[in-house]
Amino acid sequence: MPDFKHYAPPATGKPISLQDGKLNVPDHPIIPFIEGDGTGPDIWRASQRVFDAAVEKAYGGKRKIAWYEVYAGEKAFNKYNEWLPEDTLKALTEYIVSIKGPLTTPVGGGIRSLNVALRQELDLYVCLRPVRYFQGVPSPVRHPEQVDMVIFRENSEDIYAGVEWAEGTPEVKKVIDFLQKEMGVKKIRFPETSGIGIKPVSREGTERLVRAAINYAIQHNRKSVTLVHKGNIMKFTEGAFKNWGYELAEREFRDQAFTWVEYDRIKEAQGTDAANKAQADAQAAGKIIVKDVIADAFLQQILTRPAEYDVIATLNLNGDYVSDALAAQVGGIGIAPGANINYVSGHAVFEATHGTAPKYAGLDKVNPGSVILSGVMMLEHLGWQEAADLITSAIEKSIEQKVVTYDFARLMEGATEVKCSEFGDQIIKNM
Ligand SMILES: NC(=O)C1=CN([C@@H]2O[C@H](COP(=O)(O)OP(=O)(O)OC[C@H]3O[C@@H](n4cnc5c(N)ncnc54)[C@H](OP(=O)(O)O)[C@@H]3O)[C@@H](O)[C@H]2O)C=CC1
Ligand SMILES: O=C(O)CCC(=O)C(=O)O
Ligand SMILES: [Mg+2]
Repeated sequence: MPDFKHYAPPATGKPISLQDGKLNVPDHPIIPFIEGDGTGPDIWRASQRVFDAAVEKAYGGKRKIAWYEVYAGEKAFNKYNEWLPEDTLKALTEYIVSIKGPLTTPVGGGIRSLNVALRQELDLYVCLRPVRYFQGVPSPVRHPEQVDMVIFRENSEDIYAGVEWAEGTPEVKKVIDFLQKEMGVKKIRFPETSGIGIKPVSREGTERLVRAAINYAIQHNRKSVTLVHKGNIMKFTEGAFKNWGYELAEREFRDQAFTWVEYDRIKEAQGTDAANKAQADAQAAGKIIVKDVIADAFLQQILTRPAEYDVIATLNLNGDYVSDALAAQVGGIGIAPGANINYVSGHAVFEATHGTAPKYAGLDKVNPGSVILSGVMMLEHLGWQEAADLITSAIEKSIEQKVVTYDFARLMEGATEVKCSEFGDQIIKNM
């Protein structure tokens, strides 16, 4: 066990370990959690009670999570004068699986994102965000039930990595001088008053993300993986992402996938009918269709033809936008779960798609559904499927009963609006 300076793990639990690439989960696993800022504490209180009740009900006391509170964000700063204490990083590393609430990131200055920092520190290269519809949830579209997508958002690169220099600093002047004088760049429109951001996208980063997405599609009997990119404009980053993705699919998944590159090759050689037949045969044989779409077109097609999309593999910033857009389409960010995963080291930090929603902080008001469903993903990851299923069906039932938090209540006819904690109670009652 590492040497913890401020906060030690509970004596009652045992660590999760990784053996031959598989998680070894004891009956009383130590699971670190970060409560989060803003609405985080309200949401966490409701969520933890739901997780404990489901595990108790599913396993009758044989299994129990040994929760280990670790600190980040405002609570860490107030207690230890650090935004992301070393103990927290050690705990998330040592205990492999953890869960967190949202953390504040100031806009345009101050600390960089702690959420991104955690992903970078643990090299959690996949941000996995499944988006499905729960019957009865108010939605702004006519057929929300057609949305059943799983987003694989690259989590370690892109403009999101935070390689940038502020306008007016000596650093940005140095970068602009280098670009203009040594690289012959003439296209910076206002060089004296520009900030500069860098967008790194690598073959390695792309391949591990796309590999994870295709493996997921195979394991979960999905039909397609779509590479979403803006490669027509950003040719060597987003365009390369598309090319590398296709190359990987053809090289590593020859027998399990059929790509649109292959489709084009057949079309060129034998015509459209032959290409269509090859694709239909591949589909009938259960192969995953690997295709691509430009990001702006994707954003309109998820509204008009969502049934055409299944597993999505995309870059970091696109994935951020797409996650919120799809969440809204199935009724909002209040039930949008997620996980940050490194499939090689086994490390996983589960977290909601939404942020701290600061205007609701401390009001016991917001929907805890996103963190609760992130916990469902975590229980599934541990292999505790029975507990996960109890929670999912209890959420379905609560929504069916129209006992919901403000976000759904304001759009649902005949709903009973309950507080964040009461929604947790309702889920527990419905288990
Ligand atoms: N992973 C993380 O920790 C993330 C952190 N953030 C951070 O969170 C802070 C606030 O970001 P902001 O842009 O306001 O985005 P938020 O996602 O926090 O909130 C935007 C809106 O989404 C709705 N919403 C959010 N959470 C819930 C919930 N649990 N239940 C119901 N509705 C919800 C509310 O809508 P309405 O107003 O309609 O009621 C809210 O005003 C920023 O510092 C940002 O950087 C943002 C995203 C992820
Ligand atoms: O880190 C943040 O503050 C924002 C992150 C975010 O929006 C996301 O990961 O979806
Ligand atoms: Mg986001």
